[in-house]
Amino acid sequence: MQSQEEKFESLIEGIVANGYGVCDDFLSSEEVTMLNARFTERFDDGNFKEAGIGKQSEVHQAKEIRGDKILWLENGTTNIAERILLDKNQAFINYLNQTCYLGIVDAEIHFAKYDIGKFYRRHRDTFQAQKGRILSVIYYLNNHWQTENGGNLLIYTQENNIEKTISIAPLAGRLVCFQSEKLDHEVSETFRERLSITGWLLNV
Ligand SMILES: O=C(O)CCC(=O)C(=O)O
Ligand SMILES: [Fe+2]
Repeated sequence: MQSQEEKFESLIEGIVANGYGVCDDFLSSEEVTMLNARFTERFDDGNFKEAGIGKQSEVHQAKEIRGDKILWLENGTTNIAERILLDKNQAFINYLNQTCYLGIVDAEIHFAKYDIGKFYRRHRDTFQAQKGRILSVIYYLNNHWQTENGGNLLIYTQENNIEKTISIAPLAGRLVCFQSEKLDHEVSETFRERLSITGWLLNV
């Protein structure tokens, strides 16, 4: 089994070489179970909101672009499951700052739920007023995900000026990290409920 430091290193290697990194089992199955339970609890509280794409007036229009429902996490949460996630994310930030001098000073992180038939069309994470987003991080929580469930993250990269599409399944425990400013990506239509926690590491 890889140590946490080895996991950080493999993510960084990917980011440096290709703009994105993927790490399986970044969260243990126990951590995934706790986070799934917490996710359900918070969803059932009824505070998730349909995600927007910027200005409030565009929520209607946003539905054609993205269909997820989200809830932002609070930095100071004392909930055990949320703390595990935030503390692991902070450990990654500390490692990135120490080894790559990224100057990350904050993070914004939300739960995201895509119901059947939902998607997030091709976009970049630094549109509009999303200032300071250096890296996007996505923690997936979906046990037993099958190819036919769809819902892959598609990342578009350039190789010798030719566009290449990387397809990544939202498997439980997997962390994907990519340069927010550089890479177009999308969530393809999901045919099963799809749960994740998405964050942005900020330098402002
Ligand atoms: O859930 C994913 O795989 C990607 C989500 C995404 O691109 C976003 O929330 O900006
Ligand atoms: Fe995105």
